[in-house]
Amino acid sequence: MSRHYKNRASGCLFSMTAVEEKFSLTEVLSSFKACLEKENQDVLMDYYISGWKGLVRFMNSLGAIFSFVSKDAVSKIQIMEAFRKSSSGDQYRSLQSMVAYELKAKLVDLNKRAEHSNSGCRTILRLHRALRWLQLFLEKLRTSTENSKTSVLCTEAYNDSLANYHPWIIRKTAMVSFYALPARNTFFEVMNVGSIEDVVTMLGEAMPYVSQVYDITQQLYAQHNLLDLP
Ligand SMILES: CCCCCCCCCCCCC/C=C/[C@@H](O)[C@H](COP(=O)(O)O)NC(=O)CCCCCCCCCCCCCCC
Repeated sequence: MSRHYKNRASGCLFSMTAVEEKFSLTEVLSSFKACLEKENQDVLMDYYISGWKGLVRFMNSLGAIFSFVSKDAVSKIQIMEAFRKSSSGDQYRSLQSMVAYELKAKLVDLNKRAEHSNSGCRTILRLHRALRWLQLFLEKLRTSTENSKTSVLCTEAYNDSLANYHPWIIRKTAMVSFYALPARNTFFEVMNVGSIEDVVTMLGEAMPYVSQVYDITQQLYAQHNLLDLP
């Protein structure tokens, strides 16, 4: 009985360690590098989604206070996964093919949410705007100093990005939740990358790919007049 208990306990401990070890921000951000198709710079949906899934996992590890954010991100990820698994899944292979397909088949509500209220185009647009927040926040974190406050860095990044698209009540809730962010050191630790210098180096290498994904998507949406989708 006691041996059984011991085995179960160590098995459990082992699996927890394995999960924790595997989870580092380096891998999460590498999805955004994998997103970029070499030949034509298409942004590949599966890697885009897996990058977001990793970010959500990371956010969940910061505490339940962010569950209102992660719920929204998860529901958007699920919408995109459902498109990818549907009979038109091939059309959602990349952001470029999705835009071409949904526009041609008139599957996007352009002025008002109606019968296509959860199109791939408007769903990705929400994640795309959040990617800008991530870009700004991580850049601030990378160049921050020992005395920098994560809540301040996060608020500044939010005000320069997502806040412009959120109603007052969401902005207020978001701002309050930022005060619950862990301190800079803890933040670097949770990333599971190594020393602060290692994190700074990793971010310096990984963020250009995130920026590239952001820029290509921004250009794609601008070109098709999709930046204000309801
Ligand atoms: C690190 C702590 C996390 C801070 C999160 C900062 C972003 C705050 C966003 C607040 C969003 C509140 C939830 C509601 C959003 C929706 O109203 C709104 C509009 O959607 P709708 O048009 O379908 O109605 N949705 C959105 O704008 C999309 C928000 C998606 C947010 C995803 C944020 C993921 C953050 C990932 C954190 C990873 C941290 C890594 C840093 C080391």
